[in-house]
Amino acid sequence: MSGKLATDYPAWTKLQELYDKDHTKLVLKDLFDADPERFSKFSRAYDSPQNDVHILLDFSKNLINDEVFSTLIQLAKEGGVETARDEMFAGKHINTSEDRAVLHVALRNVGNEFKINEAGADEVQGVLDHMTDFANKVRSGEWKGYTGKPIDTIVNIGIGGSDLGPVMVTEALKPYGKKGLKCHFVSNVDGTHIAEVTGECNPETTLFIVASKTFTTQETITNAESAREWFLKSAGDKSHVAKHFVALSTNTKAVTDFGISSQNIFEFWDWVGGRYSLWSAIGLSIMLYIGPDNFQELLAGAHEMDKHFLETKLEDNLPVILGLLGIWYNDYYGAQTHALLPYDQYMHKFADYFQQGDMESNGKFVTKDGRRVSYQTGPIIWGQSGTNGQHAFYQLIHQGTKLIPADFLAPIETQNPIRGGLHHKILLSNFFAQPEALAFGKTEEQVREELGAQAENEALRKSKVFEGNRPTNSILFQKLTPRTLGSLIVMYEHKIFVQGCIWGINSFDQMGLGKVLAKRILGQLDDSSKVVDHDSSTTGLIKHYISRA
Ligand SMILES: O=P(O)(O)OC[C@H]1O[C@@](O)(CO)[C@@H](O)[C@@H]1O
Repeated sequence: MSGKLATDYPAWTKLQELYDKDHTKLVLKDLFDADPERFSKFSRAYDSPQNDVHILLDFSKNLINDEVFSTLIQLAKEGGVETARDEMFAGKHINTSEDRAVLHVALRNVGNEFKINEAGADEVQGVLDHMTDFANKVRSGEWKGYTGKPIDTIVNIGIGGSDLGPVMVTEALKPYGKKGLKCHFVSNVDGTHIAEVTGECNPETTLFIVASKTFTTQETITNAESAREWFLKSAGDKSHVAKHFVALSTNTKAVTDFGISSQNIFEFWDWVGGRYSLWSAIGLSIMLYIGPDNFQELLAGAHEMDKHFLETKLEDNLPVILGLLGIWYNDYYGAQTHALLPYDQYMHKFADYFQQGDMESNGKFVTKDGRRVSYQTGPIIWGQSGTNGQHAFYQLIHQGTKLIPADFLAPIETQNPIRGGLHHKILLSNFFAQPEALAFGKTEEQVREELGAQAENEALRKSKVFEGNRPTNSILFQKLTPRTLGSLIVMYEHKIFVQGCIWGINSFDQMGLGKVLAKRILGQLDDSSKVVDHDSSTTGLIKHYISRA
């Protein structure tokens, strides 16, 4: 329901009553002891229509009982999740502040299954064809640089959604990457980033992809200008730019003004949010790396999860279940963050990607109709691949004073079954053990038995207790293929949608303030007399810099 406060829903109030009444009784050890069927009751198997993506979501290690779960489902109903979902898929302008549709689902609308009535939606296939034709030319060596050599290096210049998706996917799908084709990503305006990358490139064989929805982002334009300057130092003639620079944008005029020829522009539309754009022309670096066929697989997996979200009843709907459980901890248990812990090294950028995906979507404090919320909205998303996180921050997750709901993800099949699968078995043993330890902990009695005589040392004994009852979701998928990755990403995209809908906020705009102030300060950094209209701290810092620069 556009802009309603979550507190308007009876289920929201009911959940508070359940929390107040029952949360001390929601003890996982007792809940599992009381119900041998708990695992089957609170897990869902997702098998794609083509039967080639298999995801098991085990949410039984959550602090819920039947009544909490059914009330959460009721909250989704009262929060209008199904109506809002149908409106998104139908192209309604649900991004109300910008009066835009939100149609990343149209980018992967395989077989044009969804009838989408929005300008540009019928051009998606044309752009994909253009990308495919270009990718085939580059990958085959037909596309030549200014000295007649094929391209062996691509450099994607972009930031935020014009960087994080391509980075995450090319890392996750490295086994499908073209051998010999190097992929670099430049995002930070810190000159170190472009300098370090171009230092590894040969201007004769490097293709620069300038990725920017608006083509006005200061970091990206600055980096693109520097890349062009670096390139022309070797190439000399500006006519060679056309062989080594392409652009991904909605802003064709700004791109041609920059000097990239119109046939080297891969367009997308304003109804594609930056943080939802990897499926669009922004995914060109992905397609160049893994090839058009695998990119199509990525889209297909995404589409199948779209269908699951659109067609599956709420209590069996993976994005809905994940979204509701997140609200339970975020708004009732006071959890401030949510950890994404993929036990797959190829997914080491997965949490980074959803920092923008989730936090830029739901880091809002007013509803769509401008009312300040009285409850928590978007969580802080963080995480690291397992088992590395275990040696960095799991101590806090296990024995700290904060509640950290966490999603554990792992492939059943590894892409690297070295030593007869020994590494994978060790990895998975940790994937299974950590949620078990978080859920059930270790009692003082168990510690006493372990310590023997040392148990007399009360401080030592107490420090070895693990209270447990820390909630996790376990997500097992068959193998990290393009199609499976597409499905996993979309599962989380729609989780974010579900939460934003219930909180009544606009998950699809982003206002930004700091960068506006930065542009004003940039003009003041050379002369202390220009440093005006700031607080004493900002003034003092800038003047200190100027005095020592
Ligand atoms: O793609 P572009 O227009 O250069 O924007 C880059 C990023 O900047 C933002 O912070 C918006 O300003 C993100 O939403 C966006 O993904």
